[in-house]
Amino acid sequence: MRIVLFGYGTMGKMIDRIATARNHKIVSRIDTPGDIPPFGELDVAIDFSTPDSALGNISACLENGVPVVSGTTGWLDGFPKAELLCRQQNGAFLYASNFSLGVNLFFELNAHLARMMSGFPDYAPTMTEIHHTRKLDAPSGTAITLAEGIIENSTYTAWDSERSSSETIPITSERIGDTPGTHRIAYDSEVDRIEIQHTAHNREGFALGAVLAAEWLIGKKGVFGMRDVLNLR
Ligand SMILES: NC(=O)c1ccc[n+]([C@@H]2O[C@H](COP(=O)([O-])OP(=O)(O)OC[C@H]3O[C@@H](n4cnc5c(N)ncnc54)[C@H](O)[C@@H]3O)[C@@H](O)[C@H]2O)c1
Ligand SMILES: O=C(O)C1=N[C@H](C(=O)O)CCC1
Repeated sequence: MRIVLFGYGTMGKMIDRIATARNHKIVSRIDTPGDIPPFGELDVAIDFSTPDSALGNISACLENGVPVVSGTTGWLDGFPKAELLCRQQNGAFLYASNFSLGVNLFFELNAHLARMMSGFPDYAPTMTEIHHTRKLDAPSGTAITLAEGIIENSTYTAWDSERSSSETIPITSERIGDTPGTHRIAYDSEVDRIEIQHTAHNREGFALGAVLAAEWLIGKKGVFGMRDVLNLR
């Protein structure tokens, strides 16, 4: 595949290495606002940029008929616009808050646990996410997806940085050193705690997942997520 990378920071560089090892060609590396890749020479775009720039990058790809994979977090207010543009352009767009296989399996476990716990109101969920100190957004995109998974499968209706009501899931964000990404969900009662945790040992799983998603997206039309790639439906 001929790939453009939007964002050439920690993730962009790792994706470059993994995509090249899988015999793909990185045609263009965009790391500055306003730079425009040679859209006509591309098969797919991969965006790991910043919360402020993701929607613009994704829109430019869709307007130029280039399928686009995005892993950028912290821009989800703009997601409906990207979704609408993709459908209007009959394009292809794939977003995931987390591309690692382990986290996507963890999403399924979280939904199953939420369903099970919904019958036991003595237990209340809390979430903790830990990332590196360079991270621009909080809570993490992964934590938001996990909270949505609980909301879909319980009587909880919202998430927040604190327990603002009995129907709210509190998310605590910690920023420590170079932590690649840790997510913990705990259900506490008066007498005990049940908890599940995913710990990324490094960022390789995120980068490989994004390349696999880009390979999968070629030839498709519509708006997709990692559940489609991994056939988890
Ligand atoms: N979905 C996942 O699996 C996953 C995994 C890791 C990181 N992320 C997310 O990916 C994003 C990037 O993470 P990172 O650690 O590589 O960050 P980073 O800060 O190392 O890299 C971001 C890069 O984007 C560049 N940039 C700024 N404006 C731009 C623009 N308009 N167009 C293109 N590039 C621009 C910056 O110069 C920077 O080099 C973050 O939102 C992060 O949360 C997602
Ligand atoms: O390093 C980051 O930044 C990460 N961002 C994603 C998120 O916000 O969930 C995925 C994990 C790493």
